[in-house]
Amino acid sequence: MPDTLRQAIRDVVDFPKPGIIFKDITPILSDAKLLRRSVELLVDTVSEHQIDKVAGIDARGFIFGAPAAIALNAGFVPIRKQGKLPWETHSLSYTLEYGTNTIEVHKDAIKPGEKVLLIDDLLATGGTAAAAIELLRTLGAETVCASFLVELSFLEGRSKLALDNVQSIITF
Ligand SMILES: O=P(O)(O)OC[C@H]1O[C@H](OP(=O)(O)OP(=O)(O)O)[C@H](O)[C@@H]1O
Ligand SMILES: Nc1ncnc2[nH]cnc12
Repeated sequence: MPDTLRQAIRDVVDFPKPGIIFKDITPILSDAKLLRRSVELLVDTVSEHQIDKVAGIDARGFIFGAPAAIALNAGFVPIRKQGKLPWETHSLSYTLEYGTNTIEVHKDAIKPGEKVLLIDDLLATGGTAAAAIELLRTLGAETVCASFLVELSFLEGRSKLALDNVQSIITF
């Protein structure tokens, strides 16, 4: 199945900037079987008993994070782009493959010591996920695993994540 998923991903050249080959996952999202299997494979990267909360990164991480949380009997925590969360937040700026950004999390989203699975659709340079893990650390959360549908291994993003358990379903 990971091969079928890989074949469904579409390369879009020079998006959103010249020189970037964008991995478009929308063909997976629009196929019922591929979407379901993607979530199942992400859920399989951890055991249900390990996880109190799934944290998903705005925006594509929400697509996989929320159904994974339901499957794991865990809560869901949105890590959002700046200015979207209404209550008190911690925030952090970071660099990603094609720019810079700031992400935020609600200060009361996770209790100290809770075990968290971080989910996003794609790991590229690792800037986004590293910032998310740092935000979760600020809350006192224990990020037990970071799981991605796609990893662009040539960008060596996993070396930026101070985590033993980094999983990806499809690697380019
Ligand atoms: O490993 P990095 O180089 O940091 O890149 C990975 C991030 O880039 C994409 O998000 P993007 O900021 O484009 O937001 P989107 O989900 O709203 O499209 C992707 O969904 C990851 O979150
Ligand atoms: N090449 C890429 N394709 C899709 N999403 C990305 N996020 C960062 N780099 C990306």
